[in-house]
Amino acid sequence: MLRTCATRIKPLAKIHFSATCSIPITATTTTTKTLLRKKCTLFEARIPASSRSTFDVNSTTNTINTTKRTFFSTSLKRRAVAGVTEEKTPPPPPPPKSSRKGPHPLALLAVASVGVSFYLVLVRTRGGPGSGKGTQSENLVKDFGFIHLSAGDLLRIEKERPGSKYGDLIDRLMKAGEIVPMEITIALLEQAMRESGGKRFLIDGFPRKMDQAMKFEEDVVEAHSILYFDCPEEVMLERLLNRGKTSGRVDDNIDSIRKRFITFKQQSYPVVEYYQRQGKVHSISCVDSPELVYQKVKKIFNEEFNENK
Ligand SMILES: Nc1ncnc2c1ncn2[C@@H]1O[C@H](COP(=O)(O)OP(=O)(O)OP(=O)(O)O)[C@@H](O)[C@H]1O
Ligand SMILES: O=c1ccn([C@@H]2O[C@H](COP(=O)(O)O)[C@@H](O)[C@H]2O)c(=O)[nH]1
Repeated sequence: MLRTCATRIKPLAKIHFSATCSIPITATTTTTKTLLRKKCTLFEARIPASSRSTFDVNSTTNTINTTKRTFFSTSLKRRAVAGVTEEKTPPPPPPPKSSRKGPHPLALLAVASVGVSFYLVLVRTRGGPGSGKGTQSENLVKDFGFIHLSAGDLLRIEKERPGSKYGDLIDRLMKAGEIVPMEITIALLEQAMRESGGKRFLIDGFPRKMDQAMKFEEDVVEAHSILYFDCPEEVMLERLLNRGKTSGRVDDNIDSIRKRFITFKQQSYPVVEYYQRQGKVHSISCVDSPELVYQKVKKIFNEEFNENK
């Protein structure tokens, strides 16, 4: 049975239910693997021009400055300026939210954009490395019109970007199976979300750590749902070694994979537990074929995103 929960962000201002619009898809990075133009029913809200993030990931003096952003939720107005190297201790997880009967509020929080109307629905996928997050995300993009953003892909592009001051750091941390400082990843995600002009995002492989989860929820948007792909390590290992024959990824080798598994257990799984306490996680076993796994995923999405219920 699906569990649902109330979000703490209240959609405010000029919301038009069941407004039909097409997602304007402008693939600004190659990470948005399969961006398809699709019709979908969404909520709309007018975002003031002032709600623009000042962070520019291409800048050589990156600082995440969230002070100029305007949010709809008063609970999200207390924002600090965070330096890119600053690692704050995440606050303790909030108490579990009570289960809610009835439909999800599909509208969450709008992220930065100038003079553009949009509202955002966010779904995130979690699962161990090689569990099949990317594979299933592509299916969901096709059938549900989500914009797929992979945190790992964004980091790989940033790593290769000429002039990136984070390239070496990202490369080293990826090989070590460790997690890149959240400010870098969140800035990349936020930029990709803004540039896509989209409204519904499937964020793949994120958040990897509690601090990322808290910061992203506070500064960008609260997750609507989490898909957790549950897969035994030996299955993931086999898939990743197989993928490594052709992927060219610096971390698809036995040493990096082992380290990634350790990082996942120690740092990423607590994030899954955090969202489980909020009733937002759909856990899916991924040992079956991609087609069978997708049948399960699709069923969940049909129920979760049936906007008429
Ligand atoms: N259900 C499945 N059965 C068999 N192979 C699969 C299945 N799902 C994905 N694969 C294969 O396993 C490999 C890893 O899948 P995928 O890249 O989707 O995983 P991922 O969770 O996104 O990995 P990562 O977190 O490392 O990016 C790929 O080569 C993919 O083709
Ligand atoms: O939020 C994130 C996501 C990823 N990383 C780093 O990238 C690699 C690969 O990620 P995939 O999702 O498997 O493509 C991961 O092992 C981390 O090193 C990150 O730091 N933060």
